Amino acid sequence: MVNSVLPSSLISSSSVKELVINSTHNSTEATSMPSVYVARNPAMAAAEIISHEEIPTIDLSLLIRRSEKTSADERAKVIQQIGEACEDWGCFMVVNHGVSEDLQRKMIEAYLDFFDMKEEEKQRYNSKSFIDSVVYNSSFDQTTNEVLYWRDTLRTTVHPTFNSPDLPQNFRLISEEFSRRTREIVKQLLIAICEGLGIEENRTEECLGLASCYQIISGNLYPPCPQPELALGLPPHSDAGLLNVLLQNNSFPGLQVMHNGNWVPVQLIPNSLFINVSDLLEIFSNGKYKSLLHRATVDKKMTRLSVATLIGSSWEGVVVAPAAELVETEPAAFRGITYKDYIRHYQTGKLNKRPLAAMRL
Ligand SMILES: O=C(O)CCC(=O)C(=O)O
Ligand SMILES: [Fe+2]
Repeated sequence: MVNSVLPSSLISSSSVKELVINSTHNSTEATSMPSVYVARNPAMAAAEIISHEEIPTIDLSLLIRRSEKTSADERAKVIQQIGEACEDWGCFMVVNHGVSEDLQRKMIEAYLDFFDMKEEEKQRYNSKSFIDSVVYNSSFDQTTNEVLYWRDTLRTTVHPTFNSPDLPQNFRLISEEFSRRTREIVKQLLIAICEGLGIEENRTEECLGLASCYQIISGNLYPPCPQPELALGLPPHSDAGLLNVLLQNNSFPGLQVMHNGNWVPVQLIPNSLFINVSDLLEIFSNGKYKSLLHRATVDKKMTRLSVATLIGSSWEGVVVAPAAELVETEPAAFRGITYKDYIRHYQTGKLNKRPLAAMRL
């Protein structure tokens, strides 16, 4: 086997997947990648502490299947667990969440089928705009292009208006169902989180406009990478919305979260979903719950697929600000903003500078 560097002409490939396919067509296995994908300083990467702590796992059955049988004590216990996880970690895993194993599998397969389509077919959806309704692109922030990330992505806006690519054939049906189910989980979680903060259910709707929440789902493909120690699938970032739900294909623990200054790989638990606090929830909770800093790493041999469901407030119907209930006793830590304006700000800022910082008072 001859070692080779992926030729620089391939940097112009429109996707990481195409880059990898083209390099294997050269019948030599690439052992390094174009330098534009070098996202990590090897010395700094070597000095990082990877801490194998366990992220809290919460059984949602009592919250999701809320019935007369659920005692107030039982519900209060789950709400307390969620509040503690949001405060200590900014994230948690959930089990018994109501998205069937079958639907999880179908959603992952539908994305894999999409990424397997011919590049020309996928390129119909290529766009650099964050607010187009169906967007296929690569990396993360192609506008700055100083570093590219080892990820291809298909992002669709699914609520309040549902959008989908036309192909693969069953993508529309599956993603519609998946979006509806995950939206329901997030609504229940947000109601529970607010209850824990002393904010009543009707006020949650009034402040966040959840009935018309803006929801995006994003399939992320991380193909095998010749130099995983130097590349990143996604750089450290926090998400813009309220809560993010992540489903993953469990090939390897590629998602890492920042906790007490260390990177913690998110453990793989069959049938679980990963939930993280995002920027608007940090604003709404007046900084009590911290928007999670996270990143995606890649592997030399394995492909990873994740499906991120990003749920924000209503697009422009509400101004998200620290809840009035919380600023009775403490000063407001953030100014208010609509999701639409926050996304504009988030998109134009540099990814690695946390966009939320500019909202602080
Ligand atoms: O793929 C992952 O694990 C992370 C995805 C993510 O952070 C995102 O889509 O914002
Ligand atoms: Fe993210």
